[in-house]
Amino acid sequence: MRTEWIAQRRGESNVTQMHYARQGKITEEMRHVAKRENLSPELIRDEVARGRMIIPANTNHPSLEPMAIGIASKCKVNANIGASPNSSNIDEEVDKLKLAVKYGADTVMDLSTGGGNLDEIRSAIIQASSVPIGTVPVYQALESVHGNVENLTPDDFLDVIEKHAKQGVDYQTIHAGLLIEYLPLVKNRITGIVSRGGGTLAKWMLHHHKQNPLYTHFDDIIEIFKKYDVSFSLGDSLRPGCTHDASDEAQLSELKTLGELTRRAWEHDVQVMVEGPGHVPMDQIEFNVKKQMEECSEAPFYVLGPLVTDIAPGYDHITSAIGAAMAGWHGTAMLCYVTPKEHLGLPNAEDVREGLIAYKIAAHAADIARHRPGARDRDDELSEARYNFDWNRQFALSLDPDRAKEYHDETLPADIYKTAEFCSMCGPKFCPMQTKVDAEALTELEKFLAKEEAVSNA
Ligand SMILES: C[C@H]1O[C@@H](n2cnc3c(N)ncnc32)[C@H](O)[C@@H]1O
Ligand SMILES: Cc1ncc(COP(=O)(O)O)c(N)n1
Ligand code: MET
Ligand code: SF4
Ligand SMILES: [Zn+2]
Repeated sequence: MRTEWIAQRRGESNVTQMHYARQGKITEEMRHVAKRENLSPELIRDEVARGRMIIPANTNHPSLEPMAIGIASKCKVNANIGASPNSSNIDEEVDKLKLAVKYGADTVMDLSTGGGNLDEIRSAIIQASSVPIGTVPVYQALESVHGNVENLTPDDFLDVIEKHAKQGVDYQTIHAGLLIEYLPLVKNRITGIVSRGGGTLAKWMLHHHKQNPLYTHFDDIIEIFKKYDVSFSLGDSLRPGCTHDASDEAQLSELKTLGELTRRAWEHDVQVMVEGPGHVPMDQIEFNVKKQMEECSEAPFYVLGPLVTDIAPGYDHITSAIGAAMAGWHGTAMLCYVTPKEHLGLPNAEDVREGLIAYKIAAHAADIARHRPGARDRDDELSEARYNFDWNRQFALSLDPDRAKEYHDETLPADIYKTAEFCSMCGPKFCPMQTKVDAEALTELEKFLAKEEAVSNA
């Protein structure tokens, strides 16, 4: 759909949505987003110009259907996929992508670290995707030297970044906020560094005793991103890996630097969102969201979870969806899903489904709590269908219709039960929703009550 839109921009030195927005232009992408969000194109343009909303849309990703991430638009959900050296391959990953999109992923990150040729996996995912694709270039840099991080030069990192940009990646996690000065701050933590990209750069700095190359070469990255309109997703290398480590000096120091980098990218009209934790107790979530807005001049926040407790491996889609819902309510723009396999292994297709549904729930709950216009329409429609015992309609309106039908079928499989005025929970004689408090019955009752009152007053 974007082929023609992009063709007009060929040869321009800065093709970012922010660049056009700041010139007062409303691009086709902004118009498309305005329709999807039910907002005016002017509002979209103004939010993008201000940096409070991004439209990740690489000019080399023609199959993309543009979407927006920001506080003015609906809360979004990202699904992480990607092969690892011990598990999965290109076909399985393309299947995961399709499943993620089917269950409502707004963006997808390819976090492959092995399991095949990384360029081919990424290319297959981009081609097959209508949603923005994000990557973490440091992973491929590390893979290219077989895990020997010390062999990498700053140019090696830049080469991978440029390759991903050329291939059509819409946003890249750039761990540029992890300064060498911050490394000693992790001393008192239980889980040290849990960011894979951050850990890689930390090893590089500890070996070379030199500043983070993504920080020293940040302006070079800006120049690459301008040419293709790649958005920054500023990585949080010092995000807490457990509730004990949340909101500590290490995390907040890095956040300050992420704010400075945000404004530096904006000077060149390059779009930015900022990544956040991780593992955070419920009472610190609002603080984390507000602090990010303050430090990063309201650039969209993109959090991983956060998990509100650490004791439920196997169920971390739940521990994290609780935090994600709260983060969304307080103004987080995008929620990165966590699957039941978190901390245990590589998620498979079924985990992708479980993780996504948990996060669609969190994001939607946040939209409702934020009183977004029309946010509850689907809930009200489903509730009406439920009250009217229209089971098929109830399934159709649900986030996971297959699951809803499967569960109903488990006890009442015959077709006739799809209009039955009960389910197997209460059974036909105890279903309270059969008690229709309708207008006619109420009028009768009101008449009766009025008469009673008249009698007692007499
Ligand atoms: C930063 C987050 O990224 C997720 N993550 C990292 N690699 C992969 C992958 N190949 N597939 C899915 N999720 C992944 C983990 O959930 C981690 O917590
Ligand atoms: C929300 C989010 N998603 C993905 C990553 C990248 O992972 P890592 O920092 O471990 O390389 C991140 N930092 N934050
Ligand atoms: N579970 C870790 C976190 O909370 C990530 C593990 S894989 C890099 O960020
Ligand atoms: S999820 Fe597994 S590989 Fe990743 S940091 Fe935790 S233990 Fe290491
Ligand atoms: Zn974790």
